[in-house]
Amino acid sequence: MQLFEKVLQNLHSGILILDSNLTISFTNHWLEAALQDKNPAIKGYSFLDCFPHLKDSRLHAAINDSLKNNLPSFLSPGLNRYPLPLYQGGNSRKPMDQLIRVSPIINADQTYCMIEVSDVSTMVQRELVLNAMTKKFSGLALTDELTNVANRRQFNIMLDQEIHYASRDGKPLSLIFLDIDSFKPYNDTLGHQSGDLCLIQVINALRKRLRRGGDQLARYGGDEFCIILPNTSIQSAVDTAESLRILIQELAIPHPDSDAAECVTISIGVACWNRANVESSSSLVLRADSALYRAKQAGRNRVVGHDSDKWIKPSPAQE
Ligand SMILES: Nc1nc2c(ncn2[C@@H]2O[C@H](COP(=O)(O)OP(=O)(O)OP(=O)(O)O)[C@@H](O)[C@H]2O)c(=O)[nH]1
Repeated sequence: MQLFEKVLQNLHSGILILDSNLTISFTNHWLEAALQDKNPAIKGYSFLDCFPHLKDSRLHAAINDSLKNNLPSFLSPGLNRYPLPLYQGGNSRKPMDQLIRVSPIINADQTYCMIEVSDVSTMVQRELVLNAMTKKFSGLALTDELTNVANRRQFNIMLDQEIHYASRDGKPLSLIFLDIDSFKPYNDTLGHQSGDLCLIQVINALRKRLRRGGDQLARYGGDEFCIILPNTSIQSAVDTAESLRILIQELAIPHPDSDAAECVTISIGVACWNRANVESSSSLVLRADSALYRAKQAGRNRVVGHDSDKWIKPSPAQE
């Protein structure tokens, strides 16, 4: 018995033994050190008087299960991070993440309950850091580095999701494709860095204007961007596109070598998801892109919409 007690005393985990009245009959050195303030006053006292916050807790239920039904249990740190008021090594006031095992001990006709506590703070911290990194990297994998909007991969995911919602809710869904006019000559004349700044300026302006929560802006590639407009009919999307076209023109970013104007302008193609045909996302993208191509062919710095084999122009008030 003495040897058993010696072993428990010197373990690198905490041991606390309760009798059937929930009186603390044993604590080892490790636990006493980790208790800091409470040490050494708990031995011989009621567990619930020492730790009143644990009444009716998961740990309390596990202790009752152990004493009354001889059932062992584990309390994982995921659900119960700091059940006992224990602190990490030395005089640190950092609470300790705990993995707790509760086991019944039957000695002659007496039942005891042994609570074994392991310090898993390092493991939990490492997991938190890994989770944060995973979140960060998955965010990076879905975001365009230059403009900070969703990239094409994220756009594909978002579009499929929005088509699903539009189909479920019976609401229209429109898609805008836009492209900076004569951007190659802009880069060639003013340099690639100025081109980058121009892209950022255009995207920031669009982002500010799109105030509806559900609208989603993404970079499709190069100087081509797209906007998903949930719950928006084709005409309303074409009119929104026209207001965006005017907005970019009014930024008045000088463009010394554009075919369309003396400043930076955009051409825009718009298409609305065809519910009747249960249109695929790739077909919707193709139609928005064809509308954009038509806007370029018609002279740039303009909006063209496509719906059920019809080409759509902005409403007269918008033009
Ligand atoms: N600065 C900069 N340029 C880019 C970036 N991505 C693509 N480009 C350039 O954007 C230009 C896109 O040109 P295009 O869209 O093919 O043609 P365009 O001159 O804009 O002509 P239109 O679209 O017909 O008006 C290319 O010269 C690309 O090199 C980028 O991240 N930064």
